[in-house]
Amino acid sequence: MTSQQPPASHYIAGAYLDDAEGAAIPVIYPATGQEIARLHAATDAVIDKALAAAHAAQPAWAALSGTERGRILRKAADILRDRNHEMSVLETYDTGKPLSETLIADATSAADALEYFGGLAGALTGEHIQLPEGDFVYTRREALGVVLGIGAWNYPTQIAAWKAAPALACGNTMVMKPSETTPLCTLKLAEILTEAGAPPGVFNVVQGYGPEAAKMLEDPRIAKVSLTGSVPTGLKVYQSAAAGMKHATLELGGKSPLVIFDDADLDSAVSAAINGNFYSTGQICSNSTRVFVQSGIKQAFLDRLTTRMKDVVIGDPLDQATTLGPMVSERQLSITLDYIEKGKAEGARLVTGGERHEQEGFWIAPAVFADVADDMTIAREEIFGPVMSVLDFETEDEVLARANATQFGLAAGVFTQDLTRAHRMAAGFQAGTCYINAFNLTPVEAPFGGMKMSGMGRENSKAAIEHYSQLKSVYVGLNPTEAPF
Ligand SMILES: NC(=O)c1ccc[n+]([C@@H]2O[C@H](COP(=O)([O-])OP(=O)(O)OC[C@H]3O[C@@H](n4cnc5c(N)ncnc54)[C@H](O)[C@@H]3O)[C@@H](O)[C@H]2O)c1
Repeated sequence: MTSQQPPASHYIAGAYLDDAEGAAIPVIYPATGQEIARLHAATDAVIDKALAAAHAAQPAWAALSGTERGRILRKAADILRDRNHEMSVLETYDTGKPLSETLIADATSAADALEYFGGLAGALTGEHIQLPEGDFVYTRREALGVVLGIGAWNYPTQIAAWKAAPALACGNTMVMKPSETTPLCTLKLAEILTEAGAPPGVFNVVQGYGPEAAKMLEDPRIAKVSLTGSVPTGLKVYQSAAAGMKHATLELGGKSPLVIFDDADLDSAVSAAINGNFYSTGQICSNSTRVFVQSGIKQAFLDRLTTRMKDVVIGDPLDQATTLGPMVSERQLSITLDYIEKGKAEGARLVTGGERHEQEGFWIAPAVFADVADDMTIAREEIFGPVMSVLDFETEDEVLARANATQFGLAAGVFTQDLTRAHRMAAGFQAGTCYINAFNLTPVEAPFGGMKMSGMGRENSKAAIEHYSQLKSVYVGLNPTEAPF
């Protein structure tokens, strides 16, 4: 086992910084359970250094033209693409996701975000509003200040870049706290931004657990927080942000429906259900973990699905032929196994998979439950593991109501050949991202984010600019000022 030990735990003001006094953060390779690096959570002194560096760097960064900031982001995108293989191997060690995924979905997605927002940076403008008698107002789109990013463990490189790219494009600086489960790749992103020309302090990485993130959020030098994580963490972060009147983007969990009508292209629908439940070993927030299948094709769907499931290649994540890796941690595996037991106990029918592989690491066979009812725990709660629930339905009105009967609202999908019905369903879904005859694609050009308890704010697309900047109105008077007395 090769060590993946970085030069130090934190990256502050353009350089690595170590401080071994903080609590240990062991980094475990999920495929073997072996420790591949050991980092340390930030002490108060490290946190202060990071916040001071980001705060000091912000005015000069915001004073550059958008084109100048954008050039640095686009250069970072090019370096990331050049190092895609190296970054993907590290992401595989960090997360356990197979190289066949990380090569196409992690550093590449991060590079897309840096390229997109790098391109947009020079085009950010205010507007001119004409008033009577020659007076006018112009608006300035200004940075917020220092943004705190807090990441989940499933897509560490992507999450860091999806937050940093719009934040930096708008003239903010950033302190990013990656998930304690997958802390390695964000450090590489920081190195690359420095290499691309980002001045010291513009992008900093601080390692830690929840308390370190919470402490930073309370600091008055933080103007905005952008969290990717679970609903319970989102609630705490939102409360803390509110106490300081700080801006917040919250990308939280889901229990997204995928609705498959009798007239759907069956193979495409099965592919969407597989991607929407088993990609990244089921550890994706927008996964379609409730698959509603119209009764006329239920058996055909299950037959096709179970046949296709036999083609899964579970094995060494670093072998590019592997299509399903381990779960990220012992804890996440045991949460998933508990849900599978609950599914069985509450009467769902386990069609395939669900058993732990008795070997080193955190391996599980992907599970499909059929005959799932809406009130079963596996149909209501986010599992964040490779567990698909298949539910039957009869009519469009019925399935739409059931699809929306959840506290979550992250994503939703429909498969049908009837385009009128498809658009009716998309309009009716209570979800931030909807799909027609597709699922779980997240191009940087499209807004991404949740409704209801799945969060607020949007990442990616031009919409993200609204969430990483603020507008100032400047009234310009061209006439003598009058007063009543
Ligand atoms: N909507 C999205 O874009 C998206 C993407 C990926 C994952 N997720 C969600 O993330 C969850 C899985 O990730 P996780 O287990 O790492 O989530 P988590 O909520 O346990 O942790 C997320 C981050 O929050 C930090 N944190 C924990 N307590 C905190 C506190 N009190 N204050 C501030 N920060 C705190 C953690 O250290 C971690 O960095 C799932 O619910 C999943 O749906 C959402």
